[in-house]
Amino acid sequence: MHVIYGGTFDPIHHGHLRLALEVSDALAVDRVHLVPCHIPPHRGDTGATSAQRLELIRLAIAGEERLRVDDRELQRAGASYTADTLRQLRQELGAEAPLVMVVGTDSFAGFDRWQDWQQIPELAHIVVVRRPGAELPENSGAAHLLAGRRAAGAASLRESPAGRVLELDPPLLDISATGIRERIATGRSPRYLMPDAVWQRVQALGLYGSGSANGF
Ligand SMILES: Nc1ncnc2c1ncn2[C@@H]1O[C@H](COP(=O)(O)OP(=O)(O)OP(=O)(O)O)[C@@H](O)[C@H]1O
Ligand SMILES: O=C(O)c1ccc[n+]([C@@H]2O[C@H](COP(=O)([O-])O)[C@@H](O)[C@H]2O)c1
Repeated sequence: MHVIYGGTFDPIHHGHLRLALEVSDALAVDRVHLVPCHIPPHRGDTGATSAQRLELIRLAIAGEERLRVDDRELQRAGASYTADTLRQLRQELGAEAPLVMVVGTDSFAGFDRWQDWQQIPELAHIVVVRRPGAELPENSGAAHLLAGRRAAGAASLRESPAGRVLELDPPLLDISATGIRERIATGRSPRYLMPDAVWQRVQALGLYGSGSANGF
C-alpha cells in the first residue's frame, strides 16, 4: 500500500511529523511519503521557496526510516494539483495497487473545490485525520463523500486500489505553520514546535523574518 501525505510544509513542524508516524502505525505501513507542493493551488505565496521547504523536510526526517520525501510536485511547472500527482502515481503503481492520500480535516473541508475532486476517489483511498480544532462542516461535499464511502477500518483499504474514505483521530499536536511563521516574524522562538535542525536552518537562511532577535 502506497501512502502519500501532501502539504505546503511552510515550514514542516512536529504536528506534520507526528501525524505521519500516527498514520504509519494506524495503517501498518513501513513508509509514508511526504509530498511538498510546488505552487499551492489554493493559497498565496509561500514564505520559503519550494527548494527551501524541501531542504527543511529532508532535515526533519533524516534518520527516520518510515518517512520519505517525494519531490515530484516540485518537478512540475504550474499549480500542484493533487489529482495530477495521483494520476502519475497510479500509472507507476499499476491499476491494482492500493494508493492512499492523507489529509487533515481543515484541508479536506474544502475538498469539493479541488481540481478534478470527483476523480480523486477513483484514483486513491483518502485518509482524513482529525486536526485539533478543525471539524468538517455538515452538508459539505467532503462530509457527503465521507458518509458515502466510509471505510470499515484500516485493513479494508488493502482490499481495493481506491475509493474508500477512512477517518482517523489519533492524538495530534495543535501546531500550525502559520503560528510558527507569526512567532518568528515577531521575534519569538518556535523552538520545540519543530525539530531543532529545521529551526537552525530557518535562521541560517533568514526565513520568515528570522533575525538575531529570535535566538535559539
Ligand atoms: N498539527 C496538525 N495536526 C494535524 N494535521 C495537520 C497539522 N498540521 C498540518 N496538518 C495537515 O497537514 C497537511 C499539510 O498542512 P500544511 O502544510 O498546510 O500545514 P499547516 O500547519 O496547516 O500550515 P498553515 O498554517 O501554513 O496553513 C494538511 O492536510 C493539514 O490539515
Ligand atoms: O488539487 C487541488 O486542487 C488542491 C487544493 C487544495 C489543497 N490541495 C492539496 O492538499 C494538501 C494540503 O494542502 P495545505 O494547503 O493544507 O498545505 C497539499 O498537498 C495540497 O496540494 C490540493
